[in-house]
Amino acid sequence: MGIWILNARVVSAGNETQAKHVLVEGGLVARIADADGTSPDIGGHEVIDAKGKLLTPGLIDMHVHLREPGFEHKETIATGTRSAARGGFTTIACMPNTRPVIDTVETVKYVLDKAETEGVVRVLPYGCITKNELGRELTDFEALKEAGVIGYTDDGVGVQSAQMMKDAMAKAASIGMPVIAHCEDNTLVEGAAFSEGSFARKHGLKGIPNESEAIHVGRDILLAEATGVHYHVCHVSTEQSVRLIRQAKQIGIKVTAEVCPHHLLLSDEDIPGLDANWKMNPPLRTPRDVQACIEGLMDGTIDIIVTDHAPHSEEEKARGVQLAPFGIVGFETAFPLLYTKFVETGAWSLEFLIDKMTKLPAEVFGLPWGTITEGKPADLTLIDLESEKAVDPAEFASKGRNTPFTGWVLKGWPTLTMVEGKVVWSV
Ligand SMILES: NC(=O)N[C@@H](CC(=O)O)C(=O)O
Ligand SMILES: [Zn+2]
Ligand SMILES: [Zn+2]
Repeated sequence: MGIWILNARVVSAGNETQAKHVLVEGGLVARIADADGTSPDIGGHEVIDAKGKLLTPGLIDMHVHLREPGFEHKETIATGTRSAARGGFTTIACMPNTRPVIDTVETVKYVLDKAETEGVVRVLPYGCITKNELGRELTDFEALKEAGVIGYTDDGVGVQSAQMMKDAMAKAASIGMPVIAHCEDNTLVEGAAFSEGSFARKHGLKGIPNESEAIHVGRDILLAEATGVHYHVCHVSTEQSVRLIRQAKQIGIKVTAEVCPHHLLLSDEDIPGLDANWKMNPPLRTPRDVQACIEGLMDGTIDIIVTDHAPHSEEEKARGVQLAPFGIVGFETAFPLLYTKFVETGAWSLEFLIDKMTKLPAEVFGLPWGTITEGKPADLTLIDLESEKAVDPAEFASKGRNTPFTGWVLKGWPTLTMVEGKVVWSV
């Protein structure tokens, strides 16, 4: 028995949508029919009446932290995947900065097993570039690939040695795998919590300069050119990084990039005070950087949107801005934030936003999801574009409540998430 999703609206082009009935059967999209006021033959199938809500391909998030194993007080695969489902995500790629880090076949297997038994959405793990993310010795790339990782990254820290990064890229290129980089030169950061800008100046704090990110982006672009690897830049946040990536793409270097909602919506000038819910890495930069990230996304320099969902406990975030860990949660606010602030305002089309969170991440990483196509897996999300609701962290399925968006009144809330034909969450 399958499920008919009746009277959904599917984006056709720009802001245009078409009314469709979609039959899901055997985990696949079996039929997409025009909903011209008529009802299809339901047969013995179940029915979900979408009542005109938007039906999108399940959202894909290529940069998330599920914290398991080792930091289960922050998040688990069970809670993190439920949070993802509430945010409309059906496929998520988890970062390896767990404890132990994901640098062995055993840990990859552990994560995949947990995801299978306790998770509700598809989880794709990354493996570390270096053992323990210490930057000293490469992991066994072939073995990790064999175990099921989709790429290599030391997210959480930058790979400080250029030679180590070059070796990693050469190795990854030789087996057709991408290198995903958290770009940060430690010598330029040294303990700062916020970016170099008006907020840090006002509070007499040492700032994180833009170059700490962009120096790695520039270095790695040259190394990607030399090695031919697919190089993907994590959480781009500076004007300089956008410029370097734009130039690299122009001359045909295989570089792709991602940006987070918070770097598109907030600058350091918005930080209300010394509150660790506004502390994340990379930090909120200047309004000029925010503008550059938006332009980079719009002209295709930045390929995709990711959340960098980074839950931490309330106790950890209450340690004061200097000691609190970097990171904010992202799953359950991403789509409503971007829909309300960019699509409703007319800056972007609905198609543009959805592509950046579905089709394009799939294309960048060569994944088979991200579209609504007959015969393809039924990863689908229903979204209510009408109802307004304020962000309330108490409602999150995530263990993390660490968000700077509390109280923001938004539209575009997901109401149902389906993975391979199975409803994994609905309101
Ligand atoms: N983004 C963050 O502020 N924090 C991430 C690490 C990372 O993505 O670099 C985390 O693991 O908490
Ligand atoms: Zn990072
Ligand atoms: Zn991250």
